[in-house]
Amino acid sequence: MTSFRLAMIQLAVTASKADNLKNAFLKIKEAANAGAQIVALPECFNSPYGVDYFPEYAEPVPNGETSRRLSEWSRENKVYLVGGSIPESGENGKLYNTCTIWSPNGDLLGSHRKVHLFDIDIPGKISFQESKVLSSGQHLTTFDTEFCRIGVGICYDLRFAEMAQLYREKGCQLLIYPGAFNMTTGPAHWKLLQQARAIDNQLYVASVSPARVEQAPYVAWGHSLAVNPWGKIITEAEETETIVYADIDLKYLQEIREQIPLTKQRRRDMYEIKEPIITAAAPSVVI
Ligand SMILES: NC(=O)CC(=O)C(=O)O
Repeated sequence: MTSFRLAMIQLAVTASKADNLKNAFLKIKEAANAGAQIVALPECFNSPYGVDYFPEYAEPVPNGETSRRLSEWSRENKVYLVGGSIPESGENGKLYNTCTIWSPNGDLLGSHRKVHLFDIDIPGKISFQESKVLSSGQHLTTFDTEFCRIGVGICYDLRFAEMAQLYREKGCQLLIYPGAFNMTTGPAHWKLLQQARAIDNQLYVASVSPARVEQAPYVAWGHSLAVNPWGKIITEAEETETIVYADIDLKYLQEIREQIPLTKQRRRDMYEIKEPIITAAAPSVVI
């Protein structure tokens, strides 16, 4: 099968876990009825996004309530479900920001703990320190479908080109990032980063944000979108709650890779810094 439909659910997340789960359930059904074979939820879809909330909302994976529901919903709707992310209570009291991935039979295919924690400080704009309460994941995550291999990252992971490049080398044709950029970094970088990852690696990239809720403690940018291997945006949400769909065409991806054969042309022998670096001398001036 060379094409399939991906749904990105831009959920309006509230402080009520029960309401968030109910809303996600309804939206997943709607997406499946619209023909989606893979459905993805946003980062932190069952809890507000913030270090003060993670301990209270955290659940074990895969034995917590949210994991059980995600398993049921993927089975009932016969879809692959990329379960956004939730705060996970892990071993030794550690907390993680974790995405679980479910098969159309309801089986757990993988679980990705955010590898790069969101620790930034932009004076007067935004300061956020996930590492105050979260631990970072220690592995990258891919899963296989009958369509293609898919790589998963969470939000800040999108900024690290090396991770996407490894996924490409592992054979991924689509990368999915549940993510919640904000009102400072969203307008500046959200779209560009996805286009960069897509063009560098000649694959599809999709990122799923929560909807923007102005009164939330962390205001998400929204604008869930998908980019094709040419770097073109093929679908993009506004900021409000919605579902956007992307038809992923693997034949087109193959054409791009043949037309511009980057993998064959890569000069791995040139990408290591070997001392000393020879700097060309400035031309001497003859008076
Ligand atoms: N929230 C994140 O993890 C990342 C983000 O907002 C950004 O990189 O900007």
